[in-house]
Amino acid sequence: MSSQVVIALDFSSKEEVMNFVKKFQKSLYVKVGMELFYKEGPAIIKELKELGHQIFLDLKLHDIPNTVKHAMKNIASLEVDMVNVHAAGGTKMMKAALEGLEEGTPAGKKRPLLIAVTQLTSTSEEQVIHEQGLTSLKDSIKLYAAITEESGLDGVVCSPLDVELVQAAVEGDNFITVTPGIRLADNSVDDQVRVTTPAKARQLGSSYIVVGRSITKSENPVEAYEEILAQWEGVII
Ligand SMILES: O=c1ccn([C@@H]2O[C@H](COP(=O)(O)O)[C@@H](O)[C@H]2O)c(=O)[nH]1
Repeated sequence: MSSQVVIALDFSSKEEVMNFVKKFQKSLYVKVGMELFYKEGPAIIKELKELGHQIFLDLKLHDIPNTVKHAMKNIASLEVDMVNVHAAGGTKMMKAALEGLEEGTPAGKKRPLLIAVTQLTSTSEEQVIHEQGLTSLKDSIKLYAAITEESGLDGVVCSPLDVELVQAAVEGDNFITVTPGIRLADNSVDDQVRVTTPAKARQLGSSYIVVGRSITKSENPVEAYEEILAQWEGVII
């Protein structure tokens, strides 16, 4: 079974990434986001795949349906394991993303999981009300989860603190929750707002956790990863 602990490779060059991943003597599930992809492009995906790592390509597409469909068709050719859009793009856009991904997936290959961001883990209740003009953070997450399922996607990105809310808002039993906003108890929260520990995320029912700085900025990234894995697997509570 693949790892459910995804390491966010928020680095700005291939050199930094390669120095980082070579510290680990095993295949990882890694996340390539905008910072790295906009610098290194599809070549970094190819290199990480050749090293045997699974990849969540986190580009959070949000545009008109036609543009997203064709972008997803191109993304599918990279043969990553997971990709995403913003649920705020709406059902037409999400359905178009899925169509593009299905059309672009090479014959005989597995389509990447397609998930949608509900509310970013850096978003506060106050921001949802005053800057997005919505009634509440929880209501918007419930609505975004429901329309993501209705659009045929595999799951959502949300805070671990929202997992129970998401599962109550959807009908299927296999709807996945991919949850950033993970910190060890003594870590700085940085720009995140809705955070918790790996152990608590597991308890709340996250399908996958996404962890960046708690590992990448640690003095000993391998040790930090192993501690997070142990918490996730219930070895340390
Ligand atoms: O709501 C979201 C969606 C994506 N992210 C991404 O996850 C990592 C988290 O990094 P940390 O260093 O562990 O805070 C980062 O790449 C974000 O782009 C998110 O945090 N929240």
